[in-house]
Amino acid sequence: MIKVGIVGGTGYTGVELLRLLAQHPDVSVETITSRSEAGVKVCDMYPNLRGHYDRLAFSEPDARALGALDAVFFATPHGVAHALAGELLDNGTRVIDLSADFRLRDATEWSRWYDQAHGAPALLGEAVYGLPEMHREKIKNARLIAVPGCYPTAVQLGFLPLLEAGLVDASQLIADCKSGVTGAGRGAKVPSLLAEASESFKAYGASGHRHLPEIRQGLNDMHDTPVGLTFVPHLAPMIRGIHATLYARLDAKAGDLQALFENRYANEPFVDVMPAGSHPETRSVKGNNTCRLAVHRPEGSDTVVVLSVIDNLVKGASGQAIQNLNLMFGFDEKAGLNAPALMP
Ligand SMILES: NC(=O)C1=CN([C@@H]2O[C@H](COP(=O)(O)OP(=O)(O)OC[C@H]3O[C@@H](n4cnc5c(N)ncnc54)[C@H](OP(=O)(O)O)[C@@H]3O)[C@@H](O)[C@H]2O)C=CC1
Ligand SMILES: CC(=O)N[C@@H](CCC(=O)OP(=O)(O)O)C(=O)O
Repeated sequence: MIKVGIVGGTGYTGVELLRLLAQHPDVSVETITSRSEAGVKVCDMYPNLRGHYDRLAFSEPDARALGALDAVFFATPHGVAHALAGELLDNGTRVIDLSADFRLRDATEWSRWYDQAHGAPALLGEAVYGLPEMHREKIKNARLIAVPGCYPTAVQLGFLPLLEAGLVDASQLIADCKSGVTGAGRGAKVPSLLAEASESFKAYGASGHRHLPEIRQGLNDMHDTPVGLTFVPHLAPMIRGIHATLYARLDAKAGDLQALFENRYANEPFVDVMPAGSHPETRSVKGNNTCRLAVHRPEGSDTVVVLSVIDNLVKGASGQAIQNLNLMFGFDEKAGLNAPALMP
């Protein structure tokens, strides 16, 4: 049994970590932090966790207490893990960061997109991008994991087989993506209000979103020439879920795309390639760590359309973070992640 901590336990990804880890046979959550709720019992704030964490209470973040643990998850806004990760690693504690602090390899580019100086550039060299379908072997030996963002997970898994096989024009990829409102976090913001987000649908960040450089970096790792990507996110009136509709122009040599996807993901526990002609729904992955994919070639044309759905809080954040922890500690990769999705 390993001992873990969560920094940022009152947010949506923090409480999702708690929900999933309650079913994990090899993990005990010893510490959970919140500055605003310090002293409050977890099960008083989240009654769904009554009976699972009856003694655990939120505490102020404390580097010494966190440094006594085997692993610490950061479920915090950007910049927080920069300040604490180095000290934890020096104490032998492994760090799994759900924020974007270590996702971009280039500190200057990170500063440009996140509008602040990079707080730990010396750690960038050892941070491993935690997309198991791409980097499983590196994750096993990592001390510091940058958990991929939600949109980046859905988009990269959808394009991966096509780019690895070199079957598309990589210079003109399109990712048209929709997210539920929990993607914006639990903090009060006007666009997340019921009256603003329900019964409506809108794009945002069309001329440049911070996930663009992250997705581009990941896609470049899959292909030998630089990719060109148009990425447009949308806010959908739902609580959880990401739906990515991906478009690419096929090369003449493209053959059986269904078989390509099925073969690439045959041994992946959390990628489900649906039968030809399917249309995956976000609700089919609600609460579950699966990325569900379908591949289409409309009217046999030279355009491939990939449909990719995930739960932004699970495969897009907390579930993927636990998948990484399982790989780092040699546990069953599916431990804590076995429950099927909620439907309807
Ligand atoms: N929501 C999503 O779908 C996804 C989120 N992520 C990323 O995961 C991280 C957490 O997201 P989410 O759960 O939505 O965020 P929330 O805004 O819902 O929660 C943030 C948490 O961090 C704590 N916190 C805030 N500032 C600090 C600080 N300076 N020091 C210590 N703790 C702090 C807050 O508690 P308190 O202020 O009381 O300390 C709170 O518990 C973010 O970086 C987000 O971008 C990644 C993928 C998907
Ligand atoms: C709907 C919404 O606002 N989504 C967030 C992305 C989700 C998120 O938290 O981003 P990370 O995965 O990088 O942490 C946004 O567009 O900024």
